Amino acid sequence: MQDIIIKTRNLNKKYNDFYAIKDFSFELKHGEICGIIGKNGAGKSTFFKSLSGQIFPTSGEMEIFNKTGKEILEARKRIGFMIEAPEFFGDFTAEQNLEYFRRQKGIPEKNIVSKMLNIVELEHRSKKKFKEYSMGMKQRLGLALSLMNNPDCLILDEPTNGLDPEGRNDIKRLLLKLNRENNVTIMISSHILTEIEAIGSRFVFVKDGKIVKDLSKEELYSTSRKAIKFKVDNTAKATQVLEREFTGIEYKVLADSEIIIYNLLEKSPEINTKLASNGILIYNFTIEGENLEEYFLDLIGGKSYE
Ligand SMILES: Nc1ncnc2c1ncn2[C@@H]1O[C@H](COP(=O)(O)OP(=O)(O)OP(=O)(O)O)[C@@H](O)[C@H]1O
Repeated sequence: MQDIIIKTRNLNKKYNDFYAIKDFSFELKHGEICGIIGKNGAGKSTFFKSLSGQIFPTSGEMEIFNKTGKEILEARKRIGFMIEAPEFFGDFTAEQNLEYFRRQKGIPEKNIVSKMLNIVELEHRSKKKFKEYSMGMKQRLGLALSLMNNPDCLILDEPTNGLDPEGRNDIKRLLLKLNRENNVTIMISSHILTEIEAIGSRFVFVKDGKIVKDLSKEELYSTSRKAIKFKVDNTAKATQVLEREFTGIEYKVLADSEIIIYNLLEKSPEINTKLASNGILIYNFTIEGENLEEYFLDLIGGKSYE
């Protein structure tokens, strides 16, 4: 059986009559990289802050490493949290900042600072002042701080926010390395879905404070909707043929003369033949699953096809 790192049952956080999270029942299993996906205000940070102890849930149950009640305080130390941008000192170097937090956290091992800077690949920039750091370097230093306790689990709220593609890739690579080589379980929230798709093993979709879907990567790919996609030489003519020949067809014309058909998958050979027999040139006729971004937009953007 897989170890459960975090377990919540009907967790609620209410502000007056408003539920920031409602009936959150969730399990984080050892070894996972779990993506928490939701729009602004969906409740991701509220959930993370409830786990970190920054806020108190209104009701519900919570277990961390199988501990409840007061024992949670100790169990929490096995988790590295990065929830809001850490308050580093601008005039301190990376090394001085981490040294400050090492003392504050009472970590006796002095070389932990250089070890952490190494992991997040800031060792060559460790003498530079924090205020002179790029956004990506600041995020990496934040990650170094959350790793200082040698945690078994990392909980990161939008760690790639505001980063350029290179910075996002750096964080992604680091997280994968920590997960694979150091066995660190990771829970991460982000708006950048395609990134979670690349590294996540499980996806939890949150809408208006509720978990609306919780599924593994395999389940995601097998349940997400399939569609027919191809490119034509003449979209106007192609759509005329499609509408005339296939009643009830659901399609969209994409950029670059591509057409995507969301239903009638079983008729794909006929569609292909009909278009060709009407003199339309077809390129790259494929059947493909939606990626996570499309799935997410359908799920929380109002459309539903379950
Ligand atoms: N202290 C508070 N008082 C009242 N409402 C709050 C408070 N904190 C959060 N909320 C509300 O709870 C809801 C969930 O907020 P939360 O910060 O968890 O969302 P989020 O999914 O993390 O969004 P974002 O991606 O923007 O951080 C929002 O509607 C927010 O306005």
